[in-house]
Amino acid sequence: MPRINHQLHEQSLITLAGTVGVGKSTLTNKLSETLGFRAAYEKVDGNPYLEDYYSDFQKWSFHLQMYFLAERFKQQKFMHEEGLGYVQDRSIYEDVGIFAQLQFDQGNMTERDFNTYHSLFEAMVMNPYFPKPDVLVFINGSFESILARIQARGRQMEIDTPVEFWEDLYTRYQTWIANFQECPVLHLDIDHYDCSDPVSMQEIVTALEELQQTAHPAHVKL
Ligand SMILES: Nc1ncnc2c1ncn2[C@@H]1O[C@H](COP(=O)(O)OP(=O)(O)O)[C@@H](O)[C@H]1O
Ligand SMILES: Nc1ncnc2c1ncn2[C@H]1C[C@H](O)[C@@H](COP(=O)(O)O)O1
Repeated sequence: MPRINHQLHEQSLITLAGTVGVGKSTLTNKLSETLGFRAAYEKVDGNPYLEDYYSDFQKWSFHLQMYFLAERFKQQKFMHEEGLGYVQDRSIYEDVGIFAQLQFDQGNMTERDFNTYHSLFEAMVMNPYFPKPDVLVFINGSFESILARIQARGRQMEIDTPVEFWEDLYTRYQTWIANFQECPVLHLDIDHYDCSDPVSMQEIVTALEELQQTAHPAHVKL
């Protein structure tokens, strides 16, 4: 993917959000190349809890959430210390607002554990010292298309997970993003961009430039 000249400041943090399988890692890769920024991925291989979690949500939800929160916070700290432009694959806000909340609501995390997790998140993230993304890019699409991508990617633990779980996750994302106010949001639909097409990438970059200039947390659809 050719580099595109852009007006984003050189220490920008562009964070990608969206449900499992929607295309965050793929766009993280293309967008970071396009902008000449570094990519910060969410590591799935080597996660010590993920397979256990998918086989027993009740037993492992709290452990997995603590692990993701620690990893995400360390990644955020590293990016801040590096002081470079980054495209980040998933935001820390999704950990608490989507995944931990889902497991608590489904009865897989006790109230005691959820409160402990939540108070740690509040102390670490919801303060003026925690850098917010310049723009959060929310990737969305039809539930059927996203489910097909999960199947095609072929992580067995995800394929074996009941479809009702993915439906619940998908529905939560729609409500969560509608209420998200931490930073400006660019909404992308998977049927309306093509990350191998330089014209499509230019449209995304232009929208990011405009959103970075907005003084309030606007939501813009491309
Ligand atoms: N724009 C796209 N068009 C077609 N397939 C895509 C596109 N983006 C991602 N995919 C495919 O969808 C699957 C999930 O993509 P991935 O980037 O891993 O999603 P996420 O990081 O959101 O879980 C992968 O198999 C990937 O190759
Ligand atoms: N906070 C999380 N809780 C539970 N599961 C999570 C969390 N963050 C990511 N995950 C899972 C979901 C997927 O199975 C993998 C990676 O997500 P992806 O959207 O494919 O990048 O980890």
